[in-house]
Amino acid sequence: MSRLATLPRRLALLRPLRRTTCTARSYSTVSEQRLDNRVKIVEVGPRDGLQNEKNIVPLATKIELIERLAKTGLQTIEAGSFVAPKWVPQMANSSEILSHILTTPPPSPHPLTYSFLAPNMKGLSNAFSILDANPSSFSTESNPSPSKPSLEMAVFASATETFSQKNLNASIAASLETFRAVISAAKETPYNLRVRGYISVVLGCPFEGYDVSPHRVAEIATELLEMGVDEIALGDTTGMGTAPRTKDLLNCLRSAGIRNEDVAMHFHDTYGQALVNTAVALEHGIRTFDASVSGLGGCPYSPGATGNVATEDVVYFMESLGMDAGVDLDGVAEVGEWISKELGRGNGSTVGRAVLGRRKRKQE
Ligand SMILES: CC(C)(COP(=O)([O-])OP(=O)([O-])OC[C@H]1O[C@@H](n2cnc3c(N)ncnc32)[C@H](O)[C@@H]1OP(=O)([O-])[O-])[C@@H](O)C(=O)NCCC(=O)NCCSC(=O)C[C@@](C)(O)CC(=O)[O-]
Repeated sequence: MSRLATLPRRLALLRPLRRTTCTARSYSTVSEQRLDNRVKIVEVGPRDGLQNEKNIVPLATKIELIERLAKTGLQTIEAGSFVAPKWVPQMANSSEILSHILTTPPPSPHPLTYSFLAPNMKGLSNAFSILDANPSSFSTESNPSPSKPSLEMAVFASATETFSQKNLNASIAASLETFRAVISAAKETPYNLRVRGYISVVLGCPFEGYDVSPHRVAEIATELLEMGVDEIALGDTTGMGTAPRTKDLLNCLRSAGIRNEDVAMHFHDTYGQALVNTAVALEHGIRTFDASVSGLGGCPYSPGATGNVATEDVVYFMESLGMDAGVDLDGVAEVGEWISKELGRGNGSTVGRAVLGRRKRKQE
């Protein structure tokens, strides 16, 4: 029997972790709550996964990737990034991707949400120009329609000053002021868009090391929530997060009054800790997790960081715990193999390789 399969349903083994320096206001473990077995996986492969690829991926391949992913049951897909092309050339055709999404029939019968990064008003205006050209082709809070895609914009702050300068050419405070305008404009009528607020390097910084204050992360998260973001995505950009430090961070956020339902975890698997940290976050009560098909990715501003935790690995892990991600594991494994071949690289998902290997053996 695999080690995963022997994990107790309610993750009781993870209980004895180092205590946080913050005083938790109202801590109760998952085993004390009624376990909600639904989890949401945010597929970030088409954006975070591809942004670091050296060779420009053809637009048709990006669109095919998004559509194949949507057909596996994934309902939230990060599809592009309205950033300066001279900084991240791979994302330069995000306008075309958004335009395609709004002008073609949805690839899946499920309601779909597509997310795009926008670090400033210039990026948001570029997105708005596509929306203005297709005003009735997306679902809004004031005009909801399950047959039309919903859209989300994402701003991205950093937990350390050095990473903020490298990633955004701005201090944390200056970037937050820019985001205030972006968040408010995105939420205004007629767009009424959902907004996600990333915080990068929350568990380790490529420039400042492990010295990232969970209190500072809680302060930035609080500020973003007060500005109106619908969700905070905590980015372990470097994959330096460990189980105890993940626990400390989440306890600190809870002490600051931040609700689990407003938090998503965004783990990279550089040190192989992503699923352990995912288990800690599940135990804490988090139910939204970012992942990238085939473990694609890396961050252009985090030298040496490898990809996001693979979607296939997260889906398999959730299934082994009796959690429901609503994603077809075989289907997503096929997409992982397909995109790996398209990019001329090995499949980065251990589960994807195992699922496809097992299927091949059965066919022989
Ligand atoms: C924020 C800026 C633009 C500031 O960059 P800057 O150079 O300081 O900006 P600027 O205002 O001086 O503008 C410079 C040029 O860029 C243009 N420009 C300015 N803004 C835009 C825009 N939005 N779209 C298109 N063009 C833009 C602007 O018009 C101008 O053009 P020029 O006059 O030279 O021809 C830049 O730093 C940038 O684009 N950075 C992008 C960083 C990035 O994309 N990082 C990766 C995403 S974050 C991430 O991956 C982490 C995450 C989210 O996954 C979570 C995790 O794992 O931690």
